[in-house]
Amino acid sequence: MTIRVAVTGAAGRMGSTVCQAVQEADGLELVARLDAGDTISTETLGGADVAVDFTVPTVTEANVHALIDAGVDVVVGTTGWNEESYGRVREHLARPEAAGRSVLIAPNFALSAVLSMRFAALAAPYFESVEVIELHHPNKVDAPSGTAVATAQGIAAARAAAGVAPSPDATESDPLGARGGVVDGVHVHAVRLRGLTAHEEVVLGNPGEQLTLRTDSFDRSSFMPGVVLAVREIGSREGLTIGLGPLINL
Ligand SMILES: NC(=O)C1=CN([C@@H]2O[C@H](COP(=O)(O)OP(=O)(O)OC[C@H]3O[C@@H](n4cnc5c(N)ncnc54)[C@H](OP(=O)(O)O)[C@@H]3O)[C@@H](O)[C@H]2O)C=CC1
Ligand SMILES: O=C(O)C1=N[C@H](C(=O)O)C[C@H](O)C1
Repeated sequence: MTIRVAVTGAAGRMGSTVCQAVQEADGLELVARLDAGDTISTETLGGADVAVDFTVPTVTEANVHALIDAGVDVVVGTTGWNEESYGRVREHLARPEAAGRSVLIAPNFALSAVLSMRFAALAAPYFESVEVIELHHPNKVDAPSGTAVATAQGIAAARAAAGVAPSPDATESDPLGARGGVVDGVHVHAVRLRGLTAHEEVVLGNPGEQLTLRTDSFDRSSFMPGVVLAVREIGSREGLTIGLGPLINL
């Protein structure tokens, strides 16, 4: 059976790459391309079964609610989500009129990044110190990256579960914020550099040793197998799924 796909943010860097990937994928048909200024409705979605959203953090939640109301399952790669906005989607999906609808929201669809997040959570309790450094193209509008936030949250949860102390840090003065942002007690640093696409390092330190986990998306094609998998699988899932991990047994 063919899965009909609409893309919101279709003119963007990711959206246009997703449109091409959908057109090239067996069993998927691209039926609608929506971008800024377009209304989301059953008519504009062109009979889609699934919508894929790669827009901007300020609009993605409103898009998801409108897409659920329009009767499609939704795969979201846009960043900017948090526990409160996840909760509002769960509440929407629990309403009778949304019965059967599913949403998957993933901060990163690249296999290397999904594995790196998992490896970081596994390693985090074994090291005294851990910090996250994300590096992206300078056109990115949000910092830190959604992937870095999710990585830090996973690290923090693993360390809390294992009863590990906070990373040692004697810093007393940091007027410029040089120690970066802090997500659940984990320091996160953001680099914006022409020539980069999407990269992340997790550095973990013990006396006399360091483990570095690095993931590099050199090209947006790296995200496409994960997006296509999510489009194929979303119809058989219920409610809200967060991350690609559950689809690949991670
Ligand atoms: N999960 C993952 O694996 C990945 C996630 N991302 C995330 O995806 C998002 C998009 O990134 P990227 O493609 O680089 O960004 P772009 O800015 O290139 O694309 C965003 C597109 O969305 C459009 N847009 C803005 N508002 C709306 C709206 N209300 N409805 C529909 N379209 C709208 C923009 O139009 P206009 O420019 O006219 O405003 C633009 O065409 C970001 O949050 C990024 O972090 C990126 C890569 C991988
Ligand atoms: O904006 C990007 O490019 C990316 N955004 C996502 C994020 O913020 O984590 C995923 C990937 O890092 C590329």
